[in-house]
Amino acid sequence: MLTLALPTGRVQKEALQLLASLGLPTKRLEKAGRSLVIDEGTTRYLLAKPMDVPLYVHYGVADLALVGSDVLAETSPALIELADTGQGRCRLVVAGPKELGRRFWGHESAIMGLRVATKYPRIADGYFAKRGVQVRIISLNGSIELAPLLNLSDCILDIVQTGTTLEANRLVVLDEVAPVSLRLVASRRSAQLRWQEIGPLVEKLNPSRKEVL
Ligand SMILES: Nc1ncnc2c1ncn2[C@@H]1O[C@H](COP(=O)(O)OP(=O)(O)OP(=O)(O)O)[C@@H](O)[C@H]1O
Ligand SMILES: O=P(O)(O)OC[C@H]1O[C@H](OP(=O)(O)OP(=O)(O)O)[C@H](O)[C@@H]1O
Repeated sequence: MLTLALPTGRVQKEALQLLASLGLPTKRLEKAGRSLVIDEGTTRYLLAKPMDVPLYVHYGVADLALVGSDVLAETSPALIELADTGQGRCRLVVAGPKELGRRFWGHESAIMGLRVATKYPRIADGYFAKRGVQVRIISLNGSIELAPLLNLSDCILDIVQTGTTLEANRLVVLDEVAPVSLRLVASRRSAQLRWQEIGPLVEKLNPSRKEVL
């Protein structure tokens, strides 16, 4: 049985459509309800929180996973990225009040100690370290846009898709950090042991990749 870990939440539907387009069974998955393990004959799906998805592959309970590149960048698991599915597209950005723009792009010393609210502390730390700036990271689990509104932070590092949330909270994009999309990943062990089953899926997503690295 091939086991795939999938993220719950907003990309679940796109992930399901993608699996169906790859020819994998999704009949029971479509009606999963509150079930977290769904068996579809030779395929088993595990439904997990997006940030936890890489863990299931890392610990060997799942052979494969669909996971956002934002999550991979934040959690840095030792997994093989087999394909960019092109789904779940959004962007990681630094955003803040428009007035911060001049200071943000001014001399580095002007943003030393900046307070950055985010669900992605490692990515935020890396982004500012690259600019040679030490900042104060405020780790939140959601509704990140609240932080600058309440003066809990100066800016945020978060995901933007349509821009509606930023606009509704009077924030603007200050810098692009990275584009995000849903990736197909596997552990090295699974990719080697189960390549007969995994290979055809990878070829469908990425016809130029025929062998496991
Ligand atoms: N507009 C978007 N906003 C947030 N995440 C998006 C968006 N578009 C695609 N994604 C992908 O979906 C994943 C997050 O999904 P979701 O927002 O449901 O997770 P979550 O907020 O961690 O979970 P929960 O809502 O259950 O707390 C991201 O890791 C990203 O890869
Ligand atoms: O650009 P938009 O299309 O408005 O989407 C971006 C918003 O979506 C995400 O939040 P989500 O809905 O996942 O809720 P959260 O704040 O609980 O993470 C993200 O953190 C932004 O707040």
